[in-house]
Amino acid sequence: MATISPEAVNAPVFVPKFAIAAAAASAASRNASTPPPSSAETFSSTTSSTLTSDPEYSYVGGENGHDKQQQVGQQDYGYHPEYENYEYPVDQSGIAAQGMEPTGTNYYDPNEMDYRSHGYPQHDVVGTAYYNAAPVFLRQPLNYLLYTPSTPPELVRNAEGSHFVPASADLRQTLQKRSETIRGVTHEDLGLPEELQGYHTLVPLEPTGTPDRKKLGNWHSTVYRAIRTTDGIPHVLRRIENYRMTNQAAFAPIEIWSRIQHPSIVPVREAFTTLSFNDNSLVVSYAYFPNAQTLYDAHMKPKPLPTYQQAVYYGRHQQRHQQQLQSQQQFIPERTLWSYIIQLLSAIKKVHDHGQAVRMIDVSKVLVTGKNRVRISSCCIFDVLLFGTPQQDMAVSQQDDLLKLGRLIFALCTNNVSASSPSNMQKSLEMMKKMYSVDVQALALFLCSKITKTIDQVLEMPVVRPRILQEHDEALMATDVLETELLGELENARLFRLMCKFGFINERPEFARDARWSETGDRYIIKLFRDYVFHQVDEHGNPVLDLSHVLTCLNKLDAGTDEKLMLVARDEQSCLVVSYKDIKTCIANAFDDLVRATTASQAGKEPHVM
Ligand SMILES: Nc1ncnc2c1ncn2[C@@H]1O[C@H](COP(=O)(O)OP(=O)(O)OP(=O)(O)O)[C@@H](O)[C@H]1O
Repeated sequence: MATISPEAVNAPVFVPKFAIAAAAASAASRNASTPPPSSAETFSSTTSSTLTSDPEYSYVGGENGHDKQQQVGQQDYGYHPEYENYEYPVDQSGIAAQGMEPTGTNYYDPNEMDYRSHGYPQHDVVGTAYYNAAPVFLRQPLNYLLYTPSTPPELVRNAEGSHFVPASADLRQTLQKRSETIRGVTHEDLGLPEELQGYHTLVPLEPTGTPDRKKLGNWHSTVYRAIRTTDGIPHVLRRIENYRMTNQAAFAPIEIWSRIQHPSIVPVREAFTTLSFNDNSLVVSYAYFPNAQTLYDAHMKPKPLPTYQQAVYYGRHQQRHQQQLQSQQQFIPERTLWSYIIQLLSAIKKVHDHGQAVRMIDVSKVLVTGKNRVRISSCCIFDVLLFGTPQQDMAVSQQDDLLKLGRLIFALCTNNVSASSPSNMQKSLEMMKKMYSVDVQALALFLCSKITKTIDQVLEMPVVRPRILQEHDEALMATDVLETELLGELENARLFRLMCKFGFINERPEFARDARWSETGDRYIIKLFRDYVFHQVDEHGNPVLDLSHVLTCLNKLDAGTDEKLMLVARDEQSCLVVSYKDIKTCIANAFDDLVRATTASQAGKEPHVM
């Protein structure tokens, strides 16, 4: 084996000039666009402990309150005619936003040109117009192309996508957007509490303070996203304003609902009352699904007119594009509709089997959380609000659930929230006939009929049964597809760990005098291998940035193959012929040394070995 001179080791590291310039430029832009630290990171406690005028109650994980006299007003929430005929706000003022340049817009998908990923995931251009002064969200724009490799479709294992899982590239984009949404914060002062019973960084997910806000029963309610302090996980907090709780036993339904786990029900976490909003508020915490949209927002809300960029993009095809948008929003494909129906039926079955009623099956309370996936949100709110009031029989409430599902099907099929009202029924049926099979109609009519029925009878219907099997098959297909996707990610994790080891080992100045880390020691091989993988130059001395070369080398290294390679010193005066197996051993030994040094300095602590 040739020995290598000290000059070779100390030869300067090659750094291409343009790379320095690019790095400097990107650092500058990073500094410019990095948001300042959130004020919410430093909490000031304005919680219950300092506010003693009114008791604050909370329920977490099965605690039952003590008995007190019930003073909750008597309301009947079984059916709300006023809710039924509610005019959903259709704000066309988004037109005014045309031509605005939304930062971080996904320019690669013209249909996605909206503000959805700015921390207000559910509100697009139209939605932001609700705010008097829309909060500004600072974020670093992501270049989605970097995350979505332009691999030819025939080489991608999940190029087409399945019923529940989008194609690989779309799946990655969707997940990126979700994580971007989770990290979005507002730096504007919205007058929200900085800390709320173990949650911080509150961000409203819907317009607040608008005069024509829709009510939840008799109360105004607002939905926030907030981070739970104990685990850093974002949650949804639904706040019921001006709700005075008189008996902590009203939290009993939370315990029951926290045991109901179903893929089509948004899980309930905990509930508490608070004075932090300067009123008596009830807050119920739920799991958060980033970028979830209500069924109304996803399918029924009129789409905003095209933005200036879209108009330019589509040019003379503008009209056709607009027609496409219109038809997209008007008619849900029958397959998707059945998927929603089966998921909701299954959720209802679970709830009824627990002796409860869902009570909230409405286009504004069912969330679309993924491709063809729906979940019922806001469960158990009414159980808490109604606690202590004379209740209607549970069997009647369960009948109501089925009736509400029937109405929801009518609403989705006709794009009209009051499609099932007696005056609209005939027209709705005619519309339905044009677009959907008789099976959909038969089910919707049965659910809306006065015949007494149970969820089991509905699930036994000949129009429903085969669709359950189909749904089951699609769900299994989805797990297969996701397993394949995960396999690819496992590889990434393996290579990432290897890269970390490299980072830990290479160029450690504190070992510069150690013979084993020097150019004559076996560790020198690692440095040369790093150059071989990352610092190759072509015959003209230009850097070679070949990712497949890097991946091939790292995979061979990780496997420790016997294949040999020639490592050349930087001064090209000497070379070494070694196998990947040798290099792997060197890296393992060097890393073990580092681990030992770490554990020696932190005697008693568990080492984190990779
Ligand atoms: N668990 C959740 N995860 C993510 N987003 C949610 C969750 N629950 C609600 N949201 C979002 O919060 C927003 C407000 O929810 P809400 O239930 O109030 O719907 P809404 O359309 O405003 O209905 P309403 O008109 O009755 O207030 C919606 O855009 C919804 O998508």
